Amino acid sequence: MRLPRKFAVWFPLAIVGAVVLLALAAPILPLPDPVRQDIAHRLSGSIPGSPLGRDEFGRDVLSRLIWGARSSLAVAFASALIAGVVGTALGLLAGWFRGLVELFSLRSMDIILCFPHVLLALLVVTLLGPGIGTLILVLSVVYLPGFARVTYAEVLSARSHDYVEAVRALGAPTGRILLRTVLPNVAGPILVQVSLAVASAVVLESGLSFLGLGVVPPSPSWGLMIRGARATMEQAPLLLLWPCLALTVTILGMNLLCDALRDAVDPRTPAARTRLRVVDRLLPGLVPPAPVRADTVLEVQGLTVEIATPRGAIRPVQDVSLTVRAGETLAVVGESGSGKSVTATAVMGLLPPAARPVAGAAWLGEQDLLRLSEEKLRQLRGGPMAMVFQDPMSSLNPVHRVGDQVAEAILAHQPRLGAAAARERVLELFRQVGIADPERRVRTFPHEMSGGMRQRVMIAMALANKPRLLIADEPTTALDVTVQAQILDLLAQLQRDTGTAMIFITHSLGVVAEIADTVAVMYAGQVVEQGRVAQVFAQPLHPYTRALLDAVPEGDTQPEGIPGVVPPPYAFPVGCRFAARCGFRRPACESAPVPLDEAAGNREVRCVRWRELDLTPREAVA
Ligand SMILES: Nc1ncnc2c1ncn2[C@@H]1O[C@H](COP(=O)(O)OP(=O)(O)OP(=O)(O)O)[C@@H](O)[C@H]1O
Repeated sequence: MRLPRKFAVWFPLAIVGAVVLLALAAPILPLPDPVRQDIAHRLSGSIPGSPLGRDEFGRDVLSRLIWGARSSLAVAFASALIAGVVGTALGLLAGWFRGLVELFSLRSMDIILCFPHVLLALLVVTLLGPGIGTLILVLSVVYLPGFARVTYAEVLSARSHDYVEAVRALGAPTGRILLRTVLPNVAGPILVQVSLAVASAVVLESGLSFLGLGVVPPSPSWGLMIRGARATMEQAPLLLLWPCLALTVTILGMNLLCDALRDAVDPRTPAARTRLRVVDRLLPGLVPPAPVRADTVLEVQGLTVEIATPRGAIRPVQDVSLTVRAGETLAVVGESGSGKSVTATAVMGLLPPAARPVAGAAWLGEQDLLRLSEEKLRQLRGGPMAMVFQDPMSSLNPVHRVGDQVAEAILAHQPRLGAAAARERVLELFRQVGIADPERRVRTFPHEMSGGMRQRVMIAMALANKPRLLIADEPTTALDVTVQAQILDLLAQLQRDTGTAMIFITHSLGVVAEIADTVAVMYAGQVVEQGRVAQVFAQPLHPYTRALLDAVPEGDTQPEGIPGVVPPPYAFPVGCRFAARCGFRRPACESAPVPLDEAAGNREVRCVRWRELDLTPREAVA
């Protein structure tokens, strides 16, 4: 269950806070003695001075409920805390050091897991006698393996990530790596475990007290209250209701609180999962119309993406419009942070949970991708539209053979094809993408292949179901220069053969010249110029395009860098976003948002001064 963001922490915190405060304040509240018996008022309903009535010994129910919270909550929080700290430490050490530490800590946890909880409680109670201390000890031991195992599994996965390797390469001491790098990244599942442990400790305390193994009567606890109420259930059913209600509210509050804390410690998961604004969904008239040209494969119109961040909502992509036609390649180019990947993932319906498209449309034929259900998008992804990512190593599953992965991609969209036909198609695809000896290669694992080969496998996978649209997000960045050239040639040739429309995301205008028909130059979340590649290169209309062209290395000449950096989305200026770095800026550039103007030759440019500037590069003039 997800509460609206602003209530996500406060609502459960208020519930848990109120229960804890009431329990702490029990000694100063004007409550009757919770253990004083008054047989004359046995099982009475609500009477003056006892709004919730009296129990089977005439003791005040409200007073016992509030005093009982002290023992129930003390047991739950103390046992979850002890188990959490010790179990997390064991899991961290076992996952990090492996070897003997792993053997001793995890095997001892396995022994505890083999022991039935009630039997363990009986054993300890027999040795130490019943009481709150004994209960905390038993429950801490019971919850220890859960924390140790969850942390261990998370650490194993975290330690293989590049960010952990990076701090190791910096020479950081192990303790610091564990506490500052690994622990924050595994905190989410541990917090979920805390909520489960507290909730189940409250229930187990009730159960063990109910069996006479926990809190000693006449001291009140919610478990003892349930035990007493059960015997008189038929005469006074409400006596059962109050402790059960207290248990339910506390557990619900605790679960919601831990979920909210988990979201808070992980900045990637703020809960902004809704897709378009309600107004956009209810009033489709506001949606831009579908494209009219028959050869248009994808038309993105006025796409704006919003991301919920701890600093507030940002719009890293604003009013972006792109068109790509059958058999053509549109290059989307711009410096890091200009919004290229966010645009591509919005089109594919693969935005991170915190991001959502808030305006615009993305037409793939007759279908607006921004308004499709997740199931419809799933049917399109890997079918009519496919994507090739930057790093083939992290995109391929390391434990499956590459041939099986490509076959899986085929069968996901053509389940009736059958395994043998899928295998034949894999071999055909491997040949098509230039993988030599495909019969042997299909049986290899990703780590046994070179980067270039892995990227060929990714391309084969993307082409598996003959997509109409292929989005390649910097597919050559992770490869060396010669392999880059081979992959570019391969993509260009495949596109000629299949007629697929392609969006090619890149930093490099050199790559654009080689592969694209049209180009969209993005800067700080906006398209600043677009048109046919030959025209844009010969006569750029935006100073940013010109600066990018000047930054392309040529021969022995040292390219001119662009001074300054792309502004972050939370600091986009009101006017021209490039103004701060532009040698042609005037006060008018910075005063108001700059519209995208149409220029001759089906071109578009977002610059106040484009009509008066001549940005033609010298070599083009020559
Ligand atoms: N999940 C996120 N939370 C917050 N900000 C994000 C998130 N994803 C992207 N951004 C921000 O959106 C902006 C655009 O990011 P994007 O990845 O689209 O840039 P890019 O042009 O593809 O860069 P690169 O070429 O380095 O991949 C950046 O400023 C980035 O910091």
